[in-house]
Amino acid sequence: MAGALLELDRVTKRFGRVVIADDLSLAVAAGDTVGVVGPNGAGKTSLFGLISGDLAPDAGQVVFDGAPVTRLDAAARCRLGIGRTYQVPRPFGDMTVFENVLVAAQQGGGLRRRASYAAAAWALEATAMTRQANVPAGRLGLLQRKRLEIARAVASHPRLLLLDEVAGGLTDPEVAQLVGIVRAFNAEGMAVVWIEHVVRALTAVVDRLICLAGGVFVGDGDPAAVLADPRVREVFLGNDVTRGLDGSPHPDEAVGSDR
Ligand SMILES: Nc1ncnc2c1ncn2[C@@H]1O[C@H](COP(=O)(O)OP(=O)(O)OP(=O)(O)O)[C@@H](O)[C@H]1O
Repeated sequence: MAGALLELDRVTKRFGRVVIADDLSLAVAAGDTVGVVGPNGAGKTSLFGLISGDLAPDAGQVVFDGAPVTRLDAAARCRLGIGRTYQVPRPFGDMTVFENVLVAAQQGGGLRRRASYAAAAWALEATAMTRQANVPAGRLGLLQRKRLEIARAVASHPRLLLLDEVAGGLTDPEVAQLVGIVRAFNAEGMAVVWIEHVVRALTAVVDRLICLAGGVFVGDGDPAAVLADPRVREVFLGNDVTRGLDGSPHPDEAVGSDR
């Protein structure tokens, strides 16, 4: 796709005999909002690894802003403008919230002292975490840990924000706040690709939904159409995610509910 911000060009990745990306091609334009769903173990997080540079593909190319980044590591891709959250946040527990975000701005974003302080302050404000700035990260509850994870991902002012299951375990009002935060980043021009089992959170934000299963995309397009697609519903059969597709809570939403 001409002018795409992110392109995967025939990317393949195997773990032993498991093919988690099978000749996948994908284009995301600047400012796009894309949701990613799929059964457990479908390879969604691995897809993020291939985009962020945490995983190297066995074949194919990853192109960001028109330049191949396939051989660049995660730190280099972060500096180019790819920010991501991790499904299991691992903040530095003894460091304060502000220090955690500052490290992300400096190490991830490559920002120098003054710019990094401004970026960290902005990221905390944007994620409604300013009041927790001086709290040790290890003392945060689930909602605040998720927000800190997002603050760390945006501290480098990415052009592409990859969110990996940031809504799981949150209450409805907390999900609504999170949706507002993600929309605001998109309104500032960040493209958002969001893996989420909490489908009602996704559909409140994304214009496009992709379903990944068996290493291939079985659905890609208008969210309502993808969710209604018999092929998409088929891949969820026997996996309670169908409940999530209907808008009711998915069992995985309980994951991490250690608030
Ligand atoms: N580094 C790795 N080495 C070997 N196998 C891996 C590795 N990372 C992931 N896998 C396997 O690849 C498959 C896809 O995992 P992945 O975490 O990408 O799926 P997912 O769709 O994000 O799952 P979930 O919805 O449960 O988070 C799984 O079978 C997983 O066990």
